[in-house]
Amino acid sequence: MSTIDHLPPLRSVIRDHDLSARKSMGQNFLLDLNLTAKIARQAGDLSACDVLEIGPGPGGLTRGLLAQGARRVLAIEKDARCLPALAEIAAVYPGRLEVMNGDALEIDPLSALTPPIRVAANLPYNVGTELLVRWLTPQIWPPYWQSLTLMFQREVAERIVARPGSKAYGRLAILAQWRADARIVMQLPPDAFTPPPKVSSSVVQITALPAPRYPADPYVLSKVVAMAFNQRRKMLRAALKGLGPDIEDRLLAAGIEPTERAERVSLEGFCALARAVAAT
Ligand SMILES: C[S@@+](CC[C@H](N)C(=O)[O-])C[C@H]1O[C@@H](n2cnc3c(N)ncnc32)[C@H](O)[C@@H]1O
Repeated sequence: MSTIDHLPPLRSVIRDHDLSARKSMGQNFLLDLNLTAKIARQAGDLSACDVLEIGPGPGGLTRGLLAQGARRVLAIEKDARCLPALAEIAAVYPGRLEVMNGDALEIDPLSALTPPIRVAANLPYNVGTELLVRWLTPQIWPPYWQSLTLMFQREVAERIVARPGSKAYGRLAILAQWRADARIVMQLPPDAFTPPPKVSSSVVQITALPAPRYPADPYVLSKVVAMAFNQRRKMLRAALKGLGPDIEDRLLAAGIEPTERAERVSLEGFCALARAVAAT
C-alpha cells in the first residue's frame, strides 16, 4: 500500500531501515500519516515558509509538512540510522527537504533558514523544554520564528499555557505568553505512538505576537522570572533578594506586594517588575 506521496507506509519504512525505537534517543514514533498530516495542518500556511523540524525520525511529520506545501523543511536528526529513510522523502520533494545529522542542542540552524520561519516538531521529550526555552529567549525582537507547533508531554504543555494562580504557572508560561499566543490544539493518548510512552502528549501552538504583550527587557524579565520561580514558595522579597537591597521598593514600584508569591503575579506584573529592576 502506498500513501498520497507515493512513499511506503511508515511501518514498512521502519522495518526496511531497521529503525527499532531507542529510548536513549527519546524515540516514540507517530506512524499514522493522518495524524501527522493533522499536526502539520495546525502549523498554518507553510507555503511561503521555511520550516525547522527537530527529530524527524522515520519522517511521518516531515511528510505531512511537505505535503502541506512547506516551501522548505530543514530537519535536524541525531540518529544517523534515520538518514536513508529521510533521503527517500527528499527524493520525492526535490530541493525542499534538507537534513542535518546532529544534536539540535548543538546546531544553530538560523543561518540555514530564510524567513518567514515556522518550527514544527514531535520533540524528543528529553530535550524539548530546553529547546523551547532557547526559542523563547532570543536576543532579538521579533523572534526569528512566526510559530512553534510542538508536541510535549501533557504536563509540560500545561505549563506553557498556564495562568497565574495555578501550580503549572511559571517561567515557561511567562516567557511564552509574553511574546506569543500559546494554546493546546491537540491531545494524544500514549497509544498514538510506537512504542507508547508512559505519559499522554499534547500539541501546543505558539504564535508570535507582532510585539511583546508588555514592554520589558527580555534579559531582565528572564532573570527576574527565573529567580522568582526558583523558590516559588518563598515571598518575592526573599526569593528576589539577590537583585539588590532595595528589592522591596522595586516590587512596590511595580505594584506588587513584597510578601506576594511568584505564582500569583500576572505576566503584566512581572513585566512591570522587570522595568522597575532595569531602572536601577
Ligand atoms: C519523539 S521522536 C519523533 C520522531 C518523528 N518526528 C515522529 O513524529 O514520529 C523524537 C526524534 O528526535 C530525535 N532526537 C532525539 N534527540 C535529538 C537531538 N538532541 N537532536 C535532534 N534529534 C534528536 C530522535 O532520534 C527521534 O527521531
